[in-house]
Amino acid sequence: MSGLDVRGLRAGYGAARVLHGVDLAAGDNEIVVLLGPNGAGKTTLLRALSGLVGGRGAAALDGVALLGRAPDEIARLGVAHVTQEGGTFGPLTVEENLRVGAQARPWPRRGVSEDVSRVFTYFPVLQAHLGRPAGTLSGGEQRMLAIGRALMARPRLLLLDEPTRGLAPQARSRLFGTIHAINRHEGTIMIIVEHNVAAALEVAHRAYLVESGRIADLRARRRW
Ligand SMILES: Nc1ncnc2c1ncn2[C@@H]1O[C@H](COP(=O)(O)OP(=O)(O)OP(=O)(O)O)[C@@H](O)[C@H]1O
Repeated sequence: MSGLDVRGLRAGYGAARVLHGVDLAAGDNEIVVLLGPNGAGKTTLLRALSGLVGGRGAAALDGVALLGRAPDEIARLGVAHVTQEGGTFGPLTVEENLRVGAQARPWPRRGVSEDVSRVFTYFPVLQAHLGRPAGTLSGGEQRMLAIGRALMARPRLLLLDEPTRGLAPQARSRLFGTIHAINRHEGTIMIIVEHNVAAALEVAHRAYLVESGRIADLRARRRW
């Protein structure tokens, strides 16, 4: 099957079980939004998909199993994860951060400069700050850089954990507009954790509600 297919995913931290059998699907080029209260397990779900926490059950991207692999191996299978912390390298410049992002793909040396330019078409403000250390950018700019860096890996699946957290409404809708454009032009499947329901549903092809480690397909619910 092409796309992401998750069945009966269980994950947690040590003895603490957080996800209790999650089923989720993301078709080709789809944006999937995860909604739900604090502590529901949304971040843990993304972590399980990128290998940052161990998971049981099944998760496959384009038919290739993800669970049980190390994070770097999952990255090379085309999964990029932008965590809430972002993960940009503060002392490195904007351009250096982007070039580091290319290391996560199988042929890092090909087309790197073209890809840097491509990231700048989505986030022009980054081009304006090309030579600046990432640590001197604003919070919103660092968020854009983190997404840009993830794009450098040419991911098939991009996991975005609260990309608009802390942004003013205007900046939030601009970033969602850019995320939508990336999805349209790159064909990247996206799973986005978001607390602003209205903003999320504007870009989502599918939406799930995560509650206490269980999941409900909101689109299916609406049909009922
Ligand atoms: N590293 C960890 N060690 C132990 N427990 C953790 C760890 N990270 C998260 N948890 C717990 O797992 C549960 C789910 O957390 P998670 O961060 O996945 O929720 P979330 O839905 O993303 O919440 P939020 O919307 O607040 O970010 C919570 O009870 C949390 O305290």
